[in-house]
Amino acid sequence: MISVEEHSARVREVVGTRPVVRRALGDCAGLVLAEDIAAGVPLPPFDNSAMDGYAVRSADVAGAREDSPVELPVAADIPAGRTDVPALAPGTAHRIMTGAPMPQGADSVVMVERTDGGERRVAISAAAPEGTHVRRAGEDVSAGSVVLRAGTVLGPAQLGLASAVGVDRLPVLEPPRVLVVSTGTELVHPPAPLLHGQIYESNSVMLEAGLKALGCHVETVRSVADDVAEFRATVEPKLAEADLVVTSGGVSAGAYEVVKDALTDSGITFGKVAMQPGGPQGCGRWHGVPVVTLPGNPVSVLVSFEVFVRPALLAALGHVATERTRVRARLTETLNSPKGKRQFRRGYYTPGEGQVTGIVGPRGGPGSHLLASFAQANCLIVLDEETTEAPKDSTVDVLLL
Ligand SMILES: Nc1nc2c(c(=O)[nH]1)N[C@H]1C(S)=C(S)[C@@H](COP(=O)(O)OP(=O)(O)OC[C@H]3O[C@@H](n4cnc5c(N)ncnc54)[C@H](O)[C@@H]3O)O[C@H]1N2
Ligand code: MOO
Repeated sequence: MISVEEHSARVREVVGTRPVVRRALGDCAGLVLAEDIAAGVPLPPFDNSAMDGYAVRSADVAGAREDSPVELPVAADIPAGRTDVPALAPGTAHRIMTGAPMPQGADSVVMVERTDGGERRVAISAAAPEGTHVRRAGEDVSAGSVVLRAGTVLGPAQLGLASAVGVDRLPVLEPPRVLVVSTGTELVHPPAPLLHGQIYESNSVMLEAGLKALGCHVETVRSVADDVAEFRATVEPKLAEADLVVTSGGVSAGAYEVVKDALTDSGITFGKVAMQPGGPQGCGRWHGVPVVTLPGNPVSVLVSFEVFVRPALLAALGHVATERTRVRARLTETLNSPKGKRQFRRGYYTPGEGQVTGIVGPRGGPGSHLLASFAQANCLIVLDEETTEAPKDSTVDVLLL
């Protein structure tokens, strides 16, 4: 039996790291930036108005008051997007909109609410000291400065900034194409009717959802019968199009262990990991393609995905944070765990207020077929290899899902 850490390290090694590709911004959400990005233009690119109103010389409106407005001729109109902005002559105003370039000679903006809104002449009823409502070129970003560092996870703000400084493609770690293969002669897909002895397939649906949430491209073989020749004939032709294969089922100790039987002499190592659920595991390379074989019980498959596949893929994709957030919480009831195995129990975590630790209670028993209770859980409770009983009110480790 190998430890959770040993198998994690093997899976990470097999999954490896992803190459760098340049991608359009629209395809970069959630990916990790591979190189520093410098601004091609300053932000803002030019001095511009922060308000709809009138661009003026501050000296011309210094004496403007509510009860004694200053009246100026309106010499030009500057909507946002105007590129041929005329200079402002002393003693005049230009009507200007938010985001429009400041005319040469103007040094402040009076918002329209402090005026009568005139189009030919405008009565201004408030002073606007130099710089009022003017957004300066470069005050956000200076040209040439690094705006995004390699290693940044690209979310909406980061992608918006890249576009704002004139970038249309970014170097990112490329998401892998993952082939998901569920095995089991008993598997049927809704809405087909079930015969006694058959079950509806769920593992590929879970794996596909988990993988897509990481940005992976997923192709799914929703079920292959427990037949080695059929497994090989179905999966082998698809290997050329896959950067990773994740299988479910067929890896334990029975007579029809299709994945184990098909891949044992093909570069995949099978063994038991000291954890519950998720004991039977395997990984390796098949025709050079990384393969991770997960056990078939639905809870085992999802816990194994959380513990091994997800962190390995996050690392491959350049993420520094590969683990779920780990917190400590007080147990609401006593839990038992097998000696020598790390147990992952589905739980529901409720955060504490202020300095008070949160509380956590199990959802369902430890059985790896109890999927309904997983669907009610928001965390995994981790009981280490030494723990056989975690008493009510003791503090335990919790991974927030
Ligand atoms: N003699 C032993 N038997 C078993 C052992 C063992 O050590 N010795 N380990 C048990 C543990 S622990 C697990 S976990 C399972 C793993 O078995 P397999 O990976 O070979 O999985 P299967 O036998 O194919 O399936 C197990 C279970 O899960 C259901 N299943 C499988 N695939 C799906 C799917 N895609 N969607 C929904 N449900 C699925 C399947 O019908 C079985 O009920 O082995 C134990 N046995
Ligand atoms: O390891 Mo199995 O995954 O306990 O049910």
